[in-house]
Amino acid sequence: MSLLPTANAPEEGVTAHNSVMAAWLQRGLASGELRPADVAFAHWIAAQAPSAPPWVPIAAACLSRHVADGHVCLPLQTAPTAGPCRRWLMQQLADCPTRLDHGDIIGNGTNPTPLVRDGARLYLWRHWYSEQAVARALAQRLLAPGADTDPTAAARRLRPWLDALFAPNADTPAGPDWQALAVALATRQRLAVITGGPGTGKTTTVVRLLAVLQGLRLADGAPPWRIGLAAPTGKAAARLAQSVAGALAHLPWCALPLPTAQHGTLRASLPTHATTVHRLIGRHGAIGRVRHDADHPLWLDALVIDEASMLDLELLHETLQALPPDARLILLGDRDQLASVEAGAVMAQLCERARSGHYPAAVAAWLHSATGQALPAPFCDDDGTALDAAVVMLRHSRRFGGDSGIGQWAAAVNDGDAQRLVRLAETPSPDVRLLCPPADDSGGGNARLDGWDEASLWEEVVHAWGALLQAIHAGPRGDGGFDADAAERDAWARAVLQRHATFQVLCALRDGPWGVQGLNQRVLRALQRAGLLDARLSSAHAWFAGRPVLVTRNAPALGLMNGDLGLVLPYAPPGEGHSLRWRLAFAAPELPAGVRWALPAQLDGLQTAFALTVHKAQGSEFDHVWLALPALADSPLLTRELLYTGITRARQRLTLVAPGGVPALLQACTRRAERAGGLRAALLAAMADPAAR
Ligand SMILES: Nc1ncnc2c1ncn2[C@@H]1O[C@H](COP(=O)(O)OP(=O)(O)OP(=O)(O)O)[C@@H](O)[C@H]1O
Repeated sequence: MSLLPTANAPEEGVTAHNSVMAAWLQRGLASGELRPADVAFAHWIAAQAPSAPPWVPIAAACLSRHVADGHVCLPLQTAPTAGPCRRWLMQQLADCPTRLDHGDIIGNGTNPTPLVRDGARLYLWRHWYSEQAVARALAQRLLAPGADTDPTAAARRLRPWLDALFAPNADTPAGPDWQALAVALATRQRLAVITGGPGTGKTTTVVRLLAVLQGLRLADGAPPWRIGLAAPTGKAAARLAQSVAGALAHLPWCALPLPTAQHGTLRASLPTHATTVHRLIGRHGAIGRVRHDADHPLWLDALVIDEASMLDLELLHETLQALPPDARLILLGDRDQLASVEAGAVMAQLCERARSGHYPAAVAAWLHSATGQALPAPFCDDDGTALDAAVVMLRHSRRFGGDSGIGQWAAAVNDGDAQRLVRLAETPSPDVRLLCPPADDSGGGNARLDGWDEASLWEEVVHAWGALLQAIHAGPRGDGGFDADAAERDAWARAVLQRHATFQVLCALRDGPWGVQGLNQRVLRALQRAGLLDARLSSAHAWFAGRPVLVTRNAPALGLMNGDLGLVLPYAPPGEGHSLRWRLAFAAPELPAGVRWALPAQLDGLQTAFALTVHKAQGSEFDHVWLALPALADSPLLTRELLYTGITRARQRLTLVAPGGVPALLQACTRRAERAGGLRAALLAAMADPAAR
């Protein structure tokens, strides 16, 4: 079927427009710049406004493509890397973007139209609407009266809490204690954004912040706040609950300026349970109503969202609608990580100026009185905004010391510092191993390619899986049988799941020899060659003891979420002799047994997970990460953010597999995954609007 529209419009001009449009859409399709869905959208737009000039539907097609890549809008400026279709569009609009404004199709947001032009940005209506609504809701939180009503009194009350919680010790880094500054700043208004790399103390800081907020309420004789903890994925929520429990255990309770008799009340007022943002607001599935909205708000006074870099614009919009306007919102995350799967880059936009602070002098002076710390001049800026004063970047990683190879690799990738990366690649490090197989090694077997020994590539993978598979094959009683009682089976499953969670193969792509598909198959072969798996298994997708599986669809009835990792384990039903069945086991620290069991037939869309994409692993960490980059150095998916996110999934050891060598790595570091969006601009505009006050 031809994608070209039939030129049956009555006027000649319209026919000419149609053929120009069709030619450019065809060109966009042929060059791969556009997808069939983008072209179909352009035709739909053209059908709504038959007399519109061709750049209107072409702009719609380019926007549709942009949104599919995670952007919130299409910037109407020339982009050096744009394809021919977009370049032509930009030429048409160069002098005058208003040439796009066309009646009921492209409006300015006053009335609903399919597309909205806002200055030099073109939006789908729903994204423009969400962005504006998020900006207004955040602006109201930033401008609501807070500590600035009586800053001196607020600072005086805070000081003993901060002195107790952040008493200097041998571990305290030189320079400003950003954690203490973050707590102080977050008490000032109803929005706080705390960003920082792995192990910089985001969870520790937020737990201390909540302790201060609740402690001050207790001291006032006010009822404690209802506080919610959430994260964009189930995995991240489980990790948040775990980290919060750890941070609570380390609170210096005895030093707090609160009578000992009130410690129990304070402790009980601090949240320990975390959920997903979807579950919190009552969204099940992508379409349909949510349980909580402005008319049915959440019963919360404060909400903490961890891993906020994975939060997309529309989910944040729904969350802000469900959150009462006077409730606090505290966002935690690493602004340098990959953004959400859906459109938006909320954390990156809010934290754009985080590194250099930009705290106005009055805020710096207040911080001095509240924390006793003088902010160094480079972080002060009299033109700083209320948004700047709500954002803090934590800078000292307690997970990666100065000599940590993982920490150094992560920092060099994040800075895009090619020279430092080359130095690191040449310098052996106890916790980072760099393997550079030939770029054209597609995994033929035991081959030696250009002196490269395939077996050495899989050494660590085989070692990690060897220990795990042995524990699985030994069975619950260690005798190779699987007819144990429930308690023995649970204990065995817990132990093997714990071991499984320590090592993970990650990759950038789904397809290709270095993607999930290829690596799943290659790990299977490596384990078969090592005699650890049955040589007759032809596919990693077959059922076998120890098959790692990834849940790809939520199964709320089973308590399983998209992204959960489990293992296939053998099970001998009582009284059925030696006949074995398969059961799926998932770690569930929240259950007394610590494990959640499911039948294979209960779960749709399971995938084998010897390898996972970095996207899927975001929000999880592993002791040892084996991270494979694609051979195709110019794969546009391989970006600095992806590499940084992959590297920082490793807690103790990192194996970096760079087919083709260091140049591929360097190329990835120069490519940014920046997303177009106007949230920051919309927020600054909303703050300047007196109606927001
Ligand atoms: N001020 C502090 N004093 C002592 N130990 C700290 C401090 N802040 C953080 N830590 C320790 O550093 C480790 C990492 O802290 P935390 O889990 O809060 O960081 P995070 O940024 O939330 O980490 P992640 O990247 O895993 O999300 C923890 O073991 C924590 O106890």
